[in-house]
Amino acid sequence: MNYPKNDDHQNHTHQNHAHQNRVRQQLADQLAEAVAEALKTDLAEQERVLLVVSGGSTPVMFFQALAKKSLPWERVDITLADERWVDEQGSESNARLVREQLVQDKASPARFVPLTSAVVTPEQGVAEVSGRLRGLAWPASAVVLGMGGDGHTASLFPDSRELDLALSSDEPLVAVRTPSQPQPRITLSADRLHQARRHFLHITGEDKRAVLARALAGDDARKLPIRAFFACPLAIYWAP
Ligand SMILES: O=C1O[C@H](COP(=O)(O)O)[C@@H](O)[C@H](O)[C@H]1O
Repeated sequence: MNYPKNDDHQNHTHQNHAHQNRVRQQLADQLAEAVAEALKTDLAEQERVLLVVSGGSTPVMFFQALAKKSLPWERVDITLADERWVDEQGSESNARLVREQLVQDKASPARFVPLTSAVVTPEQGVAEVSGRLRGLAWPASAVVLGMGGDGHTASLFPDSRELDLALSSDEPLVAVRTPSQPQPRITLSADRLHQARRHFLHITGEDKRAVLARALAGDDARKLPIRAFFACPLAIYWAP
């Protein structure tokens, strides 16, 4: 007697997933369009341009959509807002995600500059990676930020020992240790991220909408670091 109900439930869940995927794909397409336009605008004025992207799970559809855009990708540099200090081949590596999902298709000729190095700790690696970043076309044409459930963005975590430093430093990079995170990390400083010409926030799901609403209702960036970017201004791309 329960079978039809279960079937109904399964169908409903399946439809919800399909709907969620569709709206997230639309969101990714719209964001890819906006970022491609930003890059095109700046490429008309300068020889090379820089795009800063985030890692994590959210950007996959966006990366795939952006990689299909026709642009002079050989004049585009890409780097990350932040990175886990892990092997670049590992599944947790943001660099691996960018190489596998973004520097593909039409975007294959882009130059990707990772934030990791072979040294053991991010503290040891900051100088080397900063040197690598010096050759890029700052300020970035666009920064695409993500946000975690704790309000962190890039690797600006509320519980990080180095949060004050990362929010106030005028150096490009900060090494970060965060009790809530298994690996040490390296992040672009808030100052370096602020300097970009355009800022986008890409988030999905009801949980993140609630975190964003909470963040918008206050102003202490130490509690919810995404707040440090609301005045950029920040174009918010959200889907359920
Ligand atoms: O740890 C990170 O998390 C945020 C959000 O990731 P998501 O998986 O919730 O999309 C990301 O923006 C950041 O670059 C990444 O290192």
